[in-house]
Parts: sequence; structure tokens; C-alpha cells
Amino acid sequence: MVRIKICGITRVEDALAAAEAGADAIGLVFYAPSPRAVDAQQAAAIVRALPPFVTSVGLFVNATEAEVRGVLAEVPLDLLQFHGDEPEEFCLRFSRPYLKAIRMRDDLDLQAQAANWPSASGILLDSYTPGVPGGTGETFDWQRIPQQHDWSLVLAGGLRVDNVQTAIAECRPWAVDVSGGVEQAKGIKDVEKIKAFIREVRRG
Ligand SMILES: O=C(O)c1ccccc1N[C@@H]1O[C@H](COP(=O)(O)O)[C@@H](O)[C@H]1O
Repeated sequence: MVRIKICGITRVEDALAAAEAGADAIGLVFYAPSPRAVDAQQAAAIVRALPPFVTSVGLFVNATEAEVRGVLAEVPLDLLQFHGDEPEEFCLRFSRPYLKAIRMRDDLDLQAQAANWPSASGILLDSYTPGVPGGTGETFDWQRIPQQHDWSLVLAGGLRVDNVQTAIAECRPWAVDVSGGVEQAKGIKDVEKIKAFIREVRRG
């Protein structure tokens, strides 16, 4: 069964709707330039409202150690997602499981890159757009993902109800991660889109 993460949650009601629809995880963006950014207070309210067995994921982009620790002091996150240039040594400082995001630049050697984070719980693949660290709504060429790899693949980047089945068939991910594809406006989720997306993933 492919797991589903709904990222970029900014409101308690969207988190509850995602959980009710069957999401396995919700993502909270701690990256101020993002229109989906939340502060620790907002995030704590969202995480506290979650029912059991829904994983809360905190997304960071080149944050300092103090910034990550500051969030962790207030928000009981289950999993961290490092979406910038964080080396493994940094990702390991927080005694929490983590995902490492890799953006699929044209010249990237994916297998070599992924080997840089052997301690990651999963490798999240996202599309590459210069100057924007993520959440672009763009897909990348899924054929670039090797058939054989020894990491848990979290597939992200431009997933929507109308392409997620093809993405799953081609990439065989452990999980899919969606943000823009289930929104009505930046940072505001569309409950019907969340339900349709989850139904589509579960249909496979
Ligand atoms: O959502 C953001 O604003 C964001 C900002 C900085 C880094 C990552 C971000 N989002 C992540 O990007 C991927 C793909 O999102 P989309 O479905 O293409 O909109 C996903 O992992 C988001 O969590």
C-alpha cells in the first residue's frame, strides 16, 4: 500500500480533513518564504489536533540547528524533512527519523546523491526549479528513477489526481507527497481534492 503525505498544511481543519480522508502523514512547512509557512504556535495546534497514527512531518530548508531545535521544543513532530542542502551530519543532530529531499537537477547522479544520506528513513524526490526549493507544482522525468534502489522512495513534485496513478505505476514509491495538487489557494487545502487524490492512490 502506497503511503500518502499531504504537505503544506496551515490550518487545523485541513489537517483533520486529510486525516479523515485517510492520509498517513501531514507536512508542516517551517520555511518563512513559503506561502505555506507556519510558525511553531500554529504547528503545535495542528499537531495537537491530529488523531493517533497520523505522522506529523516538519519541513525545513537550510534552517540552523537552533531554528530546528526551537521548533522541536514547541511542536512534537514525528519526522523531519530536510529540503535544502543539509548534509547527513546535520540531519542526524536531532535524534528524530528524517526524510532527505533531493531535487532532480538535470545533471544529478541520483544513486550517488542518495548514498550521502544512508541514515535517512526515506529519500524524497522533488522536481528542480532554480531558486525555488520546492512546492513548485512541477513534475520531473520519472524515468530517471532507477528501478533498483535500496532506499524508501517518497515521490513528490507536481502530483495531482490525474497523474498520481501513472506516477505510482512508473516509480513504485513507498509514499507519495502532494501539496499544490490538493489546494484551492496557496496554503489552503481543498478537501474534495484531498479526498479525490487519496481515493485515486488507494484505487491502484
Ligand atoms: O510547499 C512549499 O512551499 C515548499 C517550500 C520549500 C520546500 C518544499 C516545499 N514543499 C514541498 O515540495 C514538494 C512538492 O510540492 P508540490 O506537490 O509540487 O506542490 C512536496 O514535498 C512539498 O512538501
